[in-house]
Amino acid sequence: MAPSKAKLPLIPLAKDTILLPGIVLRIPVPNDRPDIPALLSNVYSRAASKTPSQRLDNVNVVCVPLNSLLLTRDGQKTISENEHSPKPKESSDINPSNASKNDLFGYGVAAKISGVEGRGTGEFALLVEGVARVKIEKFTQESPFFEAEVTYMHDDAISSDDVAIQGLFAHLKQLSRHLLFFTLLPRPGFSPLSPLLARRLEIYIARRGVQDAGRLADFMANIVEGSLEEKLQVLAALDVKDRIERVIALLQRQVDDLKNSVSIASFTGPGVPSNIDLDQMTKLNGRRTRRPGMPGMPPPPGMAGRGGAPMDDEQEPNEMDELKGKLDAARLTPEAAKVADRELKRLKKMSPAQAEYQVTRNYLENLSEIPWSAVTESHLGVETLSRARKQLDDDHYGLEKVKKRLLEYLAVLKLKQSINDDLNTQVAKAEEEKALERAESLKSKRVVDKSPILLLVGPPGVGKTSLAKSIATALGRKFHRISLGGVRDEAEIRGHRRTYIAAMPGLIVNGLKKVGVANPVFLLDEIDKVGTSNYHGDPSAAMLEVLDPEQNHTFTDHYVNIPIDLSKVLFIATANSLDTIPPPLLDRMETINLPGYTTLEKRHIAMRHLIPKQIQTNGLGPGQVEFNQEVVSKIIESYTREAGVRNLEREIGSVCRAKAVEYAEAKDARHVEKYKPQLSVEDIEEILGIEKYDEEIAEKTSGSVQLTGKLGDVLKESVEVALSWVKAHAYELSLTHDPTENIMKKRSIHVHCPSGAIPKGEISLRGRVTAVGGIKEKLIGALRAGVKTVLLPAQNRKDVKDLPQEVKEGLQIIHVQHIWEAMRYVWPESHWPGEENLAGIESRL
Ligand SMILES: Nc1ncnc2c1ncn2[C@@H]1O[C@H](COP(=O)(O)OP(=O)(O)OP(=O)(O)O)[C@@H](O)[C@H]1O
Repeated sequence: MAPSKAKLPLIPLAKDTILLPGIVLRIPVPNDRPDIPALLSNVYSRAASKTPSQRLDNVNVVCVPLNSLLLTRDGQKTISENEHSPKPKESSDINPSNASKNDLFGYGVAAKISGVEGRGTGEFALLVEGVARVKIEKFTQESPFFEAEVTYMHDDAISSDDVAIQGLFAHLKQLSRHLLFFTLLPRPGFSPLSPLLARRLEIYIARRGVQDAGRLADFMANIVEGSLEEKLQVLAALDVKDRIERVIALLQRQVDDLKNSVSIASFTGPGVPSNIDLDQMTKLNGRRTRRPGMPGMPPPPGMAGRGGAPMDDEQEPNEMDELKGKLDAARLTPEAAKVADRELKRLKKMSPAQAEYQVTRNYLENLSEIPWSAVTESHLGVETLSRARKQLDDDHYGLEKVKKRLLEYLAVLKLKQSINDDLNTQVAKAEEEKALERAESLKSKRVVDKSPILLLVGPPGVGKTSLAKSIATALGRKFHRISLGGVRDEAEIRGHRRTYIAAMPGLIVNGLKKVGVANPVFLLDEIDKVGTSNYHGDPSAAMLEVLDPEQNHTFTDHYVNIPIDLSKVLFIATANSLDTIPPPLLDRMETINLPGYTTLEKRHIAMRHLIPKQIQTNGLGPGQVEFNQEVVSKIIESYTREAGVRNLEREIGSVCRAKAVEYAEAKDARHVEKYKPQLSVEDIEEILGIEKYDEEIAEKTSGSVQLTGKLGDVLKESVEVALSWVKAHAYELSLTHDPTENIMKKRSIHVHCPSGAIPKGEISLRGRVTAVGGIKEKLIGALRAGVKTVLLPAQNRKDVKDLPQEVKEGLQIIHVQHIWEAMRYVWPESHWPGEENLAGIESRL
């Protein structure tokens, strides 16, 4: 990629601080740093003078570390390593507020400002997210803040047959995992990493492919310990291989140190697992914290304890008891209890130094954490429906049809549960009376919940996730979101078999462990993005089993390998489109469409929900920023073009942050009275920059057929069908006088779908107009673009009655059955074949 240049403001970082791409850094802004407030107000006003494409995704500032006297500005050592010359004068008196341009390093990281914290108390802090490495070419200003011309330094693409880099990358990944593993262990003077964070980091590392090698190196360099000079050299390492090598050296050093400090010094090299189960380490961790007197650490999973620290025999029985106690408390199913007993017996016979010992114990710990029978007291009572109605209404504006369907669903659920409750009472009574046969027959009458899984379909940001959350709240159930986007490996859903070292349960069982109850609401997010059959198994087939009420009461995770009952879980799935969902999976679900919102609806949502939410999130108090309707409409129309309200919420957030900074500045300068909470349309232009959207006009190009904008494969096919029809009728359409001529020889067609449209719909090969989806979105778009008349397929008549009033009133809607009919409306003056000729024409096709 060609380097791109920009002129950007710089933030000198505090001494010994460095930011590399990939993480968020908190920069405290003490009162003696006037450069940052000055820079901020400039950033916001600069945004106004840029075109949307120049805004570089809100990349606003460059974070530059202070230089080290041991290095040149481009990272070369100033003194040779062998030279025992005295250390140059420490740069302790340089700090970011008095630094001159020569004190700054030659490379920095372009960052976007992702938040401002702690306003109102005088000092505040900036949150910046490192995005890309830049080289500082030339300073253009030093005061009131630094500004420089910079060049973006993109990593070169990595060739797939570059074996050297593949090897380095694998090593980098492995050491990264090891670092994580060891940072989970408690050490004197260090608090261990939070298990949740560790898990996220592990997933982050696992998902990097070799193309991300440079980014992973940067990311880990942010985390690993190292001197300022070492980190600066990583920042200056433009060559990916060089960078990885440097980071590997740092990681290796820290991992070795950590190994020694947790006294597992003896375990080294090839015995190290490629996948470390952080869950288990979390637990080991917890145990150690509770019993600090326990010497040494058991070897980690899969690591043979060749000379590893011996376990304290005295403690062993306690540990077994503890595990046994946990398993008892978990109220295992009879099947699980049998397995647990067997494994416990095996464990007792093993030496803790055996690799197998940890594997087995880990497994038993997992068994004890699965909620086999624990449930949240369900709120399915008399008042369930009214409470659910209120919850849905409180959290969401509009969406009447969707709410109605969700309530119906809950009503059915409630009905089934009350039948089962009655039966259960009778069963208990029969069992008490020892009438076992009657009990069995009553049991068989229990209603198995075969209600389909709800699938909320709609564009991003229309409220799918938040609807599901409201349902969970209304039912008083725990909520857990499982992100399926990009799941390619069946084992991610179903776990790894235990034969695989450091295996783990899959997403479903982990979700259950996390919520700790058997009846949560699971949101299966982006089910349309789950991969299909490949050499890592078939994740969509695994999902099928999860969602099938016939099978899911005996769901088997490969790791757990004992049937788990998922029938009490309320699954709600979401998808952006139905096109990519495998038909058998789609068949299991009942779709509820969430179409996009009209401008009016968005305004209501913003006023009632998004603005109060953003004001609170950004630490402002009520009355410190006031949006009026005109301002909100401006943001909707000029800065967002989307079916949902996600970007709208984001833009409102940006405005709140800008006002927060303004308020903080006014307060610092003791001019609070000059601060104006009311926003005007001009303020919006000032804060959000020039309008992102005016009109999207299709550009004229030459050539044959051009498809641009947001087009899926389905629409591409539709265009082809339409073109075939036109070609076949070129003569009747008077496009040519010669029926054999190729009409596309001298013509070009450009189909452009504006972003935010739902691409769907077509004519049949015979020219019959078929029904299309997304009528509401299409007509909202048409109204927004100032269209007066629309032609709709006759089969879509039913959709028109559900349209918002403002759309029905603003548009003349004409229904057509055949493309000829449509053309008569579009070009009324031309002479088209009459109805009587249609049959003849069609029969020629
Ligand atoms: N009708 C509505 N009323 C109030 N707030 C809404 C409404 N629709 C969406 N929102 C808000 O918009 C934001 C985005 O919604 P949400 O995250 O639920 O979208 P989503 O459809 O799940 O998107 P994605 O598919 O990208 O996950 C949330 O803050 C949500 O509360």
